Amino acid sequence: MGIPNILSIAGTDPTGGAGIQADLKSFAAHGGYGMCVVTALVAQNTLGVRAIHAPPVDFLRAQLDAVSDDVTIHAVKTGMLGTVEIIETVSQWWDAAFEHSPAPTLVVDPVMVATSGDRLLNEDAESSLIEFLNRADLVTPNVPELAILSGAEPTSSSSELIWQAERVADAHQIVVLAKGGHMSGSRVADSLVFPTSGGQRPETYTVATPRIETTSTHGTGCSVSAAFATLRARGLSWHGGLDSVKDWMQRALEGADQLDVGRGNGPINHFP
Ligand SMILES: Nc1ncnc2c1ncn2[C@@H]1O[C@H](COP(=O)(O)OP(=O)(O)OP(=O)(O)O)[C@@H](O)[C@H]1O
Ligand SMILES: Cc1ncc(CO)c(N)n1
Repeated sequence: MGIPNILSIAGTDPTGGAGIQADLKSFAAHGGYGMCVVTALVAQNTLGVRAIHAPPVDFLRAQLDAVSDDVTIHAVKTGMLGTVEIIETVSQWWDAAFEHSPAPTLVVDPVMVATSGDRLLNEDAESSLIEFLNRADLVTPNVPELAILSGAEPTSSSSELIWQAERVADAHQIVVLAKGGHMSGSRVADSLVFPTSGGQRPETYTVATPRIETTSTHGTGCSVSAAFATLRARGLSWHGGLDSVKDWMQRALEGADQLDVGRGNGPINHFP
């Protein structure tokens, strides 16, 4: 295969650091052809979210159909889904579009709260998002998101974090990337936790990198899940994917000081 077609279904960030804009840069940085369907227009910057405007769900469906009626999609990454109606629309599209053809790789970034603390998913949509996970290959929660998906409390213990990820992996038969950005310590560890199959669970794979002292962490989560979707579509293994993503993220965080974007949590440098 040549360059794979990767679709982001997510919200926008007009300052370019998170959401769809970050996804498109991350797809390009990892060798994918980026496409996007907008779930919500978000008036936000590096300081916070000001307003959210979601198109009618019929229009969301029209965007999704426009892509899948014409283009072979090799991987999908979902980000901000926002409401029950949006999640149901994406689910119905997915089931119809891939009823008679093999479904693409699906990476779900369970976006709930922005780095600034603003909510991006209605509380009443959490159970719909959990149901949506049954279609996914990979889910990429941070610490608070993993707690909600596993029905537990946010943890500061790495063994508890793995246990929560195991619960989610087994409940949906998917791979979980438990991200450690919100944990303390001099290193940041991300772990791939696999579902039990045939009574056995493949060994958890963890990559830890030195924690970088920076406030430029806006959109790191979006960018990691978009990177993973692209690398899987390009045929990398799970382990190879995590090695590659962590190495790139480290350089993207270090390279952020070449940028001068905003007065809050700035973006990473997608092309370090
Ligand atoms: N200070 C840091 N130094 C090195 N790597 C980091 C740092 N902070 C986050 N990361 C990496 O960035 C990625 C995102 O991790 P995190 O747990 O912060 O996700 P998130 O909360 O979803 O991100 P976002 O800030 O976009 O919401 C992970 O791969 C993590 O290892
Ligand atoms: C649209 C959007 N998606 C995700 C995040 C999380 O970083 C954000 N700030 N905005």
